[in-house]
Amino acid sequence: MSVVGIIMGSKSDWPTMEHAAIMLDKFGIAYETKVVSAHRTPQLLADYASSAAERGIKVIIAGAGGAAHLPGMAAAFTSLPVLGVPVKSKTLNGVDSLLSICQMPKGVAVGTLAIGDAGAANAGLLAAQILGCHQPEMFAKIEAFRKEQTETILANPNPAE
Ligand SMILES: Nc1c(C(=O)O)ncn1[C@@H]1O[C@H](COP(=O)(O)O)[C@@H](O)[C@H]1O
Repeated sequence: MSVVGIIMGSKSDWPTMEHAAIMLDKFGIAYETKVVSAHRTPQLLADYASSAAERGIKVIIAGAGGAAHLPGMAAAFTSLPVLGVPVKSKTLNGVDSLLSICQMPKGVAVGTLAIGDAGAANAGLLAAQILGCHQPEMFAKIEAFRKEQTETILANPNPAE
């Protein structure tokens, strides 16, 4: 059963949002992926976000570009944690997406990640960390991932090599 929902405003966001899925795969976390748009499919978004908790979803990762209202609107329809990924837009390099996602009004929260692939990967990581708060096995996997990352860097700290 999926515990993370990865949604995005358009199929064109997948090359970015795929990085969230890749990170969840690393931790063996079951997720679902879906194109849902606050602008283009508003009723689908309302239905998706308002039913997510009862379907067993624990965290929603929402990526969108430009006028990126998807994460905020998803958060408006559910009390689950929503992680917002600003997709890099062609015209404004994702600064528009970033500002659209992070400037939420007090009382409705979206955890905003960085623009683009790294932000999507970190959304997957943060989702794993949220789940890990209540799952000792997941917590241990995250600790092992971080340890390995540190050791890889320390094993070859010379940038010219
Ligand atoms: N920002 C949103 C929303 C939304 O926020 O609901 N729906 C689609 N979009 C964004 O429009 C961009 C261009 O979409 P197309 O490539 O389909 O034209 C995408 O980055 C998408 O996330």
